[in-house]
Amino acid sequence: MKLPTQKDTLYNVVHEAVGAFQFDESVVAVFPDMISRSVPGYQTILTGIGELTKLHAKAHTRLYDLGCSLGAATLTMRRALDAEAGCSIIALDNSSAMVERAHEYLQAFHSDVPVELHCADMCDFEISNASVVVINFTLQFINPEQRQPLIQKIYDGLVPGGVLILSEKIHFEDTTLQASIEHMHWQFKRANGYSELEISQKRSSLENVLISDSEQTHLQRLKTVGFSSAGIWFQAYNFASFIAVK
Ligand SMILES: Nc1ncnc2c1ncn2[C@@H]1O[C@H](C[S@+](CC[C@H]([NH3+])C(=O)[O-])CC(=O)[O-])[C@@H](O)[C@H]1O
Ligand SMILES: O=C(O)C(=O)Cc1ccccc1
Repeated sequence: MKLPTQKDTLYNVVHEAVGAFQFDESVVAVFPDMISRSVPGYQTILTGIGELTKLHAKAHTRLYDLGCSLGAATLTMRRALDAEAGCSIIALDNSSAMVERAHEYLQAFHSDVPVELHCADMCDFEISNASVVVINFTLQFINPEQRQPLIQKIYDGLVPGGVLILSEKIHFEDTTLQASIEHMHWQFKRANGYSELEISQKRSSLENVLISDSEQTHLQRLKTVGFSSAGIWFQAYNFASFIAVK
């Protein structure tokens, strides 16, 4: 089965007033191209999620992919799991357009590991008996006030020794360092073929939609909810992936 993927040209024409970024049908159609050309380290993080799954998944537990989009992290986790271990994966996203397309992606490859796919808000979803929880670039879209209760709920739903893998766009609290790292990200986008117009319009559309935290805020929050160990296992410019162990 050939899955259609298109080049991201959404911000290539001048928009009189750039609207707030939404995960609608137009984004779904270009999503694999958009995320791989916009997020440095995205593929390496997916590979790492597979390795960390092999290391931390426990028999007869659940693995969660919260904010799964088209299910890229679910696919890597599913490949990493031994079907005999009695694990299941629960993937969810609150964009119905994403979930519809994710169904097609997941069905395109065979596996004996059960996967449940839900259209749901991760803030309202029950998490229990979890050994691995992945939030790959989605906490940044959650209302900042809901972030700590959500991370607390995940901690409570993990089995002892279970892990949270949390990837995020982060910012430096120091404005000089922030300007340098932002420059590196924009250079990455230019090198991947995005024009100044595309970079600037996408930036406007993400304002007040993607609200990043600093590394310190993430680590403090993980510590506050109870994780015994937490740190960054991968970083490319202002995109980092944390691992936290219960
Ligand atoms: N409250 C919410 N509940 C559930 N989903 C949500 C919520 N808010 C936003 N989303 C969903 O979070 C996803 C974020 S993309 C994740 C990439 C994926 N993880 C990947 O590994 O390819 C990252 C990005 O585009 O930068 C979108 O599909 C939203 O619909
Ligand atoms: O494109 C950006 O500037 C980003 O920060 C990453 C991103 C990737 C895909 C959707 C929204 C944000």
